[in-house]
Amino acid sequence: MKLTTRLIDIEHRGVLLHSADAREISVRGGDRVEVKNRVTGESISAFVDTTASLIDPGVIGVYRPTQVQIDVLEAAEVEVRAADRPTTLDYIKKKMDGGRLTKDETYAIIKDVVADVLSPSELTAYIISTYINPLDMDEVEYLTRAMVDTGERLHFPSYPIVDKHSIGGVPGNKITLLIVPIVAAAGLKIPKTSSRAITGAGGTADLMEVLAPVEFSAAEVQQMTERVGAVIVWGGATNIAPADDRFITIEYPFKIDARGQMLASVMAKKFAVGANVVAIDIPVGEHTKVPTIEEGRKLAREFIELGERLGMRVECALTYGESLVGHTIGPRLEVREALSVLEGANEPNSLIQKSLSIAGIILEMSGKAAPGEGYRVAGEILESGRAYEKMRQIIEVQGGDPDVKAADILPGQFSYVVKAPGNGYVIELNNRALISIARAAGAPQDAGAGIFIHAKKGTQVEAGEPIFTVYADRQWRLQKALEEGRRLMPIVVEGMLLDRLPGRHWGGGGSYGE
Ligand SMILES: O=P(O)(O)OC[C@H]1O[C@H](OP(=O)(O)O)[C@H](O)[C@@H]1O
Ligand SMILES: O=c1cc[nH]c(=O)[nH]1
Repeated sequence: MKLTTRLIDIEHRGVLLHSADAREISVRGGDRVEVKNRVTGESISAFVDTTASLIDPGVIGVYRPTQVQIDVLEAAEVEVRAADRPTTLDYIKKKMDGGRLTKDETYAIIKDVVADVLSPSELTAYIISTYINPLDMDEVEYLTRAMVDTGERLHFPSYPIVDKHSIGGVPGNKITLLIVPIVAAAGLKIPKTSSRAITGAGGTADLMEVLAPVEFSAAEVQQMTERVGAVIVWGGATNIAPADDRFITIEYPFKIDARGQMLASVMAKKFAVGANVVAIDIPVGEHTKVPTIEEGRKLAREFIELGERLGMRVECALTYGESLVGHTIGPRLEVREALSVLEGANEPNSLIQKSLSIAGIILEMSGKAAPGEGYRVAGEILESGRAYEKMRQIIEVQGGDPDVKAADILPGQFSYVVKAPGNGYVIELNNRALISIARAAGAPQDAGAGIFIHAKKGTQVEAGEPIFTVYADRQWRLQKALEEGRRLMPIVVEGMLLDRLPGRHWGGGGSYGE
């Protein structure tokens, strides 16, 4: 059917058809059509929306990404017909049914993901199929290579190129903001790409964005790394392993991180930047992605094996994940804490120890420190101020203000202090619940939103002492966070009253919102 274009400024790879035209070519909303530019002869497939009133019969609304792809102008003539269903849907169905994907099938899926051929529900089906029917090691390798080969790669003239990655899952894990400048200050190159939050309330890219822009092309990442030795950027903007961010967008609302997907996501980013020395942080703890040491060891072996298959030296660190790292959760609060350590603060201990341990592993692996000396050398670099100076260079090269101080970075203006309901020890500090509260407060999109924990697990508190403060950039978000807190009860103080269920005529009282 011939239709006349009307350009519509909507960021979605689709077209808008009048319902009568849609009936005529036998498609419904959500189906695909093939749209052919009659001048260039080029065809693309696009998703269909239908309307009975917004456009007239004979007209096709063309959304912006589709306009760019097919290169049409306003009032041009295009040929439209029902499109074939992508064969990759059969491969996804195979995985949903517990089958094993071949290399060709995996590549076909990832090419469709990157070309935006799959709808969000089809993409979700793929992610969930791998969540329920885990990928084996061959499938993970195919996926990793496909993610790398469908994007750009960095090629540095000399080695080593080092990198680190955390599988996440523990709140407050701001260690990259310390490790990257320490390692770069030792003279190593570390082109660090990170994701935004996946299961948490602030991924490293969300944090770094408080200090400087994080969206760069692959070529810019390479140039900046060559200039100052390091960057901390958002992988989703780089076209390095571009499928990764599409997957993370699907995983984020479910707070899931499918194991095979996670292995491929992490290692594809390392492989694509040309890293040959890699340290992986695997936080282990009850409310994290890896609940037991045994599972942590198994995952570590998988990372190491995948590294061997790709020609990278990988070492994994199983780290303490029972409790948050440092005292803060949420972009601005976390950056303030990390920057204060770079400026010379000698606490929080958990943040400093974890960062120095992993930086030390990288220094030892790359020959910058003798075996067993990495932690000490990393500590010297931090204490000497060289890591802080390097962080200033990284912030500057990415276009931020290198003179920013920790004290300048303020949390959200709305806050609420949750106090101990009685005397005792903090015996429970639930990571997942804290993340849910921080997200309800607006993190990571609202950079000032988050939580400051005053009393971590094991701390002795007296009735009325602050346990944590919730911050938000908007009042209604603070209320939402407090409601979430009342529902989830993230902290238990030994001996405290967990709940009161009042009879019809009595109001109840808790420790939130009093
Ligand atoms: O949201 P959750 O699942 O905790 O983890 C995601 C975070 O963990 C990794 O950190 P890094 O890049 O090693 O600093 C990711 O890149 C991301 O920032
Ligand atoms: O980058 C990351 C980190 C954890 N999990 C992922 O899937 N990707």
